[in-house]
Amino acid sequence: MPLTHEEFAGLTHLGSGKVRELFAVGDDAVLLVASDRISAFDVVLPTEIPDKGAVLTGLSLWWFDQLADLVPSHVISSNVDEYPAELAPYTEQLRGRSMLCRRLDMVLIECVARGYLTGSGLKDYNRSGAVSGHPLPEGLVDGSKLPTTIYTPSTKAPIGQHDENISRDDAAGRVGAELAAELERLTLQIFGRASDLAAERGILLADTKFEFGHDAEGTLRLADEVLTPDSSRFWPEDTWAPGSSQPSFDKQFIRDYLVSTGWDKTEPGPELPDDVVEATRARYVEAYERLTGISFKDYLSGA
Ligand SMILES: CCOC(=O)Cn1cc(-c2ncnc(N)c2C#N)cn1
Repeated sequence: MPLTHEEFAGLTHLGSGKVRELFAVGDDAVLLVASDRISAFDVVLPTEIPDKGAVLTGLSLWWFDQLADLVPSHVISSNVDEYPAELAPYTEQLRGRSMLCRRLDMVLIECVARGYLTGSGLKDYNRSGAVSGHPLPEGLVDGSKLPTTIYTPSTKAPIGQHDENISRDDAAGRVGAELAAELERLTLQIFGRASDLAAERGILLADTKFEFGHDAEGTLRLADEVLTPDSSRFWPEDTWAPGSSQPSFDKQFIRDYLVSTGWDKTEPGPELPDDVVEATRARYVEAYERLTGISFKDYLSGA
């Protein structure tokens, strides 16, 4: 099984996601590290995808820049050569795949925007004709474009569990009406900007999840990773066909391979053959280059 955070044994570990690690740096900063691990069907696979962590970090950094006129981010720096001295022993392990960020008081709501119907939203719709309280027209199917983008907040579930969709009123009850309204406004505004930009590049942004937090001055900042294929569903526009599960921009080769093995989707997943690893790496690099217009080689050499 690929390493989780043992390779950073000397750092103060704050938390892990399926494929990412969070460390404390001093009292007022955190380090977000993206690994090359990949999950499929909610299982972290034993084979890593080279450069996946760097692609997703590079994408987040690019999106934070694109969105800076709408909302400040939590990023302090991604230049490992300027990181605090305590990180020096890990410089090369962190290069290109890490972000030094302000330590925020996180808002305990996952801010989800949906432009298309799929996943838990589709289940909600098939059961009730609505998604998180948003009534929708009849006759929608998996992959349908929604009449308007909808905001469907959820609670932050512990790792390995699914976030629970909550109503906008419930969100207001948890964080206060004013902040809940600001989270919704920002989420929809950012999603609109990002989905337009992605669509211009032939990529449909079906849905995404944002996390926010307050800094020491009380400023609300966009946090975590943003608008990556791990935090969002990216679909190639040229294969979009509502009515069945849409091909994932980045994970379809892996999903097809895993289904072909008859794997029962329980831990541990099977190792991936080299051709699937290489094709998946190429898709991540393609996503980075199509969205940013920057060559991934240039990103890595500038990191
Ligand atoms: C690595 C797994 O993902 C998480 O742990 C999500 N998470 C992030 C924080 C956070 N906490 C304080 N300051 C921040 N800037 C952040 C951020 N981002 C907490 N959980």
